[in-house]
Amino acid sequence: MRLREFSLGLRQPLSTAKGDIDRREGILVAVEMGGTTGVGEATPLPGWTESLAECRDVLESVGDPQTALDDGTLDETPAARYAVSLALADATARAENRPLASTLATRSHTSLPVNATLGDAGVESTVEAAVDAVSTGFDCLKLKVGARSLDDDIDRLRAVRDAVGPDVSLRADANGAWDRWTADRFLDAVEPLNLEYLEQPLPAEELDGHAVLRRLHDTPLAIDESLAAVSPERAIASNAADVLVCKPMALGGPDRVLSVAERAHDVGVDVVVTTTIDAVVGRVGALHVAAAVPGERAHGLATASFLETDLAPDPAPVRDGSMQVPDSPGLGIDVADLLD
Ligand SMILES: O=C(O)CCC(=O)c1ccccc1C(=O)O
Ligand SMILES: [Mg+2]
Repeated sequence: MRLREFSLGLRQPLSTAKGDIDRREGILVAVEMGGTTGVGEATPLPGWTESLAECRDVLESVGDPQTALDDGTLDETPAARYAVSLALADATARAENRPLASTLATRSHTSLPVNATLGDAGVESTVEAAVDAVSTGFDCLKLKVGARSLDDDIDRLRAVRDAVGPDVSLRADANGAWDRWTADRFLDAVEPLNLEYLEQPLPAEELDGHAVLRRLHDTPLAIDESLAAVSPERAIASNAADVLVCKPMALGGPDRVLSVAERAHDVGVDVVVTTTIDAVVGRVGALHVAAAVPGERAHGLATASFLETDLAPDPAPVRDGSMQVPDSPGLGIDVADLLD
């Protein structure tokens, strides 16, 4: 297994209730399978995954990648596990001459709607970014909330709804910043704005609190941080959400996301796949995973534009609010572009 470290600056930081993300550092992984190379990416995000140091340590300890995946070596380090499982899946799909998505599901999407990701900012900048996103073709916007006063966030959402009109889908993501009382007040105030959903209003462990909010308000709820904090089985069983936000980097691989999606589907809960602001391999891997998940919701994969530079040309740029799933073998990324 070959490893290559990278460090990518962001064009603009992503401001959230839990602080700014302004650089992404990670490790590119390449595996050989009977003469075919597959690639994967570990871009840890502390708070969501192991640290870069822990990720590096475990990846450097891997001898045979399939063995490491099977014997539990990678179970506590989801970013490392994503990289290894993605590289093996990429190699398998390339060897079979099929796009990765088609090896993950019998029926997969060929194109997926995606949301624009709008970080925390003042009212004017938020409206400007929202109008700009809609003008480039997005019809779903996700706004970060919870980083400023509740009244300011409510003003931001009202101003965006006014500016973009009723046909654009709006999501708000509080990254666990609120308590029950604040979340209640927010949901009361935004009721007329017809949000598609509110994501992770309460801290990750508070599944019962989310379940109560979901019963008391009409706005649908999504959970994100909760899925990494408690087992996905418990998260689904707690009736805490209408939507599960699944990050392959934080859940530990395509197989992990697909198993969560299958359980969710059985109980009528939708899945939205997102990146952790990953480089091209992690991001396009997440796109293939999203393509293999049933459902029609927009995914949180339009994050390439946050990066100043990338590791290779992007085979799936956002066009008109959608991403086309590459139909060449594996991920659809030329490995020669990635490896020295
Ligand atoms: O979902 C999106 O639109 C993009 C991904 C995103 O918001 C995100 C990116 C990095 C870390 C956390 C999150 C999050 O969804 O909370
Ligand atoms: Mg989130």
